[in-house]
Formats: sequence, structure tokens, C-alpha cells
Amino acid sequence: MSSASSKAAQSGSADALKRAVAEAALEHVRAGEVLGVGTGSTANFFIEGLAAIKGRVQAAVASSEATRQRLEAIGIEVVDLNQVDHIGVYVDGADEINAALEMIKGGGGALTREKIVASLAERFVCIADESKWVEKLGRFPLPIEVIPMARSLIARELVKMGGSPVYRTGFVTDNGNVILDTYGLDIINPVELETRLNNLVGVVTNGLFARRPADVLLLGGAGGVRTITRPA
Ligand SMILES: O=C(CO)[C@H](O)[C@H](O)COP(=O)(O)O
Repeated sequence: MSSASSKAAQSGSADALKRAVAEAALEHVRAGEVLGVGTGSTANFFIEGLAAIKGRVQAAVASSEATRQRLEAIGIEVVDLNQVDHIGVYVDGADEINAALEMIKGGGGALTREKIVASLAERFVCIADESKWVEKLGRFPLPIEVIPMARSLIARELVKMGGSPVYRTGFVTDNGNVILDTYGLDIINPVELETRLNNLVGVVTNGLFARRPADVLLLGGAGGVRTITRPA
């Protein structure tokens, strides 16, 4: 851990922890690789840090329009995913993460593009402050991106599964869809539930990242940044 990130982490505020893990993630960026960049406040600190090492970044793929704009603002070339067949590392935050490095994501509504970019990445580095660490996923409502015409249909299906979906009013994803933030699902088997939700006709993506968990978690706490590798 660098002394700057150590100092930031020890100061304890959520932003300081996010900045510390974002800074630590810069060490995972390798020269000459295409980089995948996530969305959210923690990812934004990572983008700020990228400004200092942009010579090392060949090009980046953005997981949202907001991230694309931020990357371009610091002079990093953003390429369309269709132009690349390999991403070295994907760096992104999470709303919850467990010991298997399975996550709930999508609090910022970018889950679909995040999952697509992550699926092409050789390494997924999750950056999170310790408030995101959970024993069991599901305290955070699971975001589910839905085709607008299927909103009520999917909401009824989610209720049958024991969930309480809440329509994210006034929010439209970068893909023109809507989000159902779903409370109360009992996430006993994240891989199975991710697949089951994907199979509902009208669901575009759900915020469970279990079939493609993170490979490395940089977790910021009062004691500094811990590096946790996904168990084999
Ligand atoms: O999945 C996401 C956006 O869709 C974010 O990674 C997640 O919501 C965490 O955000 P933050 O870093 O602001 O806490």
C-alpha cells in the first residue's frame, strides 16, 4: 500500500476509503492493454487517478455514458466494445461483495454494460470500501434491468419468487430500459438465482455478478487497503 493510500484509508471517511482503493487499483493497469472502466463514485476516483498514468493506457472501454465522458475529459481514448476482442483488466465498484467475490451491482444503474465489459476482461478488480463487504448477498436491493413494456409482468414474477420490487422512478438506463430494485430475495445460491432471473422474458440483466465474480478485491478499511483474491 502506498503511504498516500494508507493515510487516506486511515482517515476513515467513505470517500477517503474509496479514493484509497481506487489508487491501489492503478497498480493493476498494465501498459499496452485495453482497460475496462466501471461506473459509480468509487470508479470515478479511479478515473481521477488514471489521469496521472494515462500514458500507460492504450485505450479504454466504458461501462456507461457517464464514465465515457469522464474518461474522455482526461484525454483517454474510449473505444467501442465492438472494436476489441480482449480487455486486460476491468476495474469497478460494487454495492455488496461476499467472500467468494460474488457481487450485487447496479446501484448506479449501469449493470448491463458493466456485466458485458466484465465478461470480456481477463481480470476483474473490484474496488470497495468495507461497508460493501457482506456475509450473505441481499441486504442491498437487487437491481434488475427490464424492457419497459415487461415491467409489470416481471414485477409479478419477482413477487412470486418472494421479492418486493420497487420501480426506480424517473430513471432510464443507457440502454433505454427501466430498473426494478428488488428487496427480500433470499440469495442462497447466487449463481442459480442469477441464471433464473436472466431466464425471465423481459429481463435484460440482473445485478448479481456471480457467474463472473471478481478475481481480486481491494477492500478499504480503517487499517488500510486489503487485497483479497478469489478462492480457487
Ligand atoms: O454497480 C455500480 C453502478 O451500476 C456501482 O459499481 C455500484 O453501485 C457501487 O457504486 P459506488 O462506487 O458509488 O458505491
